[in-house]
Amino acid sequence: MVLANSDGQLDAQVELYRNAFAIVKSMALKSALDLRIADAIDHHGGAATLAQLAAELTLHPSKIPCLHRLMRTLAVSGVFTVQHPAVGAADEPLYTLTPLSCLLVGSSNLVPITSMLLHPKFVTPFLGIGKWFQNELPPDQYCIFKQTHGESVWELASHDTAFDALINDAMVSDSNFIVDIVVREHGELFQGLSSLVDVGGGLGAAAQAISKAFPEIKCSVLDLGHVVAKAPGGTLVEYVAGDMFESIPPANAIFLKSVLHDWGDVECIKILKNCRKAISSRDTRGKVIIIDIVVGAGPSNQKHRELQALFDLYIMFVNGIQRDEQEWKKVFLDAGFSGYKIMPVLGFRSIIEIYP
Ligand SMILES: C[S@@+](CC[C@H](N)C(=O)[O-])C[C@H]1O[C@@H](n2cnc3c(N)ncnc32)[C@H](O)[C@@H]1O
Ligand SMILES: O=C1c2ccc(O)cc2O[C@@H](O)[C@@H]1c1ccc(O)cc1
Repeated sequence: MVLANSDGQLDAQVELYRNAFAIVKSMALKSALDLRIADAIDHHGGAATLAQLAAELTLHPSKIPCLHRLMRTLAVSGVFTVQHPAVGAADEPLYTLTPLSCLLVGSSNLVPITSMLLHPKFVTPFLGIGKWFQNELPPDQYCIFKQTHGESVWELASHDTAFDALINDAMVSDSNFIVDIVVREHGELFQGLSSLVDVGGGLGAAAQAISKAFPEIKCSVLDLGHVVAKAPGGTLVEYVAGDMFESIPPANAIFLKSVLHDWGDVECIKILKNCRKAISSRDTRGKVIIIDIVVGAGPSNQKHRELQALFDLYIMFVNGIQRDEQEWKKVFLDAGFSGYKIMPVLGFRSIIEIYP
């Protein structure tokens, strides 16, 4: 007879190992990106056997017998599905795309942002979180990225061209994905605007999508000199090199996507005070549009709550923070804004409008 107590212990061990092996699951996903397995399945019309995948992926012949182990892991993780033939049939199992792996194929895919999240430069700092908690230096002087790499993410990006490109291209893919949804489904945000500045807008993917959907809005991007220097030419978007902590060009609206969550309250208040000046220097009172996480907002299921918590721990690599509504409200009021509206319509992220 099996004792209830050891049943509980054995179930607990399964949970313990599932959490510990989460890194193996992440690395299986990384290998799927590196090998472009989703593209290979897509090339085969959305369904491929192991033999077809092996031929398409240019694997070393000695490794082909191991491919089914990777594909089985990716299938139990929900990256692909596997359809087994009926018992006795001669056919081989077929691997097909899932909604998740559909995001890894096509022109506007999420491969660059996912590859950044799984890049060694971003993964290794998390091996030292425990050590970071014991270090005497305060967070604003000592973040987990600096603990591992000896300099902050911004310092490394300013002199390492390949690392800078990894970040900028990753953020372009994230912006293409989410801003496409914003202009398609929440276009009312931009109605009546004649100018917009995307502050910390990187290579300008968001500004370009907004400019394309609303050609009457004069869109600009403000970012650091070394980023703006790599911006694409030949678009209607104007690129301005500058520092958001110093000043922000005047406009009807300021757009801030994935910027404020990188900074502590003191820095956010400085940025937002400059935004307030920028939208108040015209006849009409403008607004600030923010795309970021509001912890606790959006679908209240376990998966969304877990992702918001994980993202909050993850963003510690830059000393950033994911804020709940009360934390955002304090920052907005301290920066001199009088009102705000949270729209939890972007999955784990929200759109926030703030008004002077
Ligand atoms: C995480 S990225 C977000 C990029 C873009 N908003 C997006 O979501 O795709 C943060 C951006 O802030 C820019 N940035 C950092 N410090 C800045 C500063 N002092 N002034 C202007 N931009 C800055 C970075 O260069 C980078 O492009
Ligand atoms: O890593 C970052 C990230 C990842 C995924 C996403 O959907 C949004 C994100 O926002 C960025 O702010 C964040 C980040 C990336 C690079 C960097 O130098 C600082 C922060």
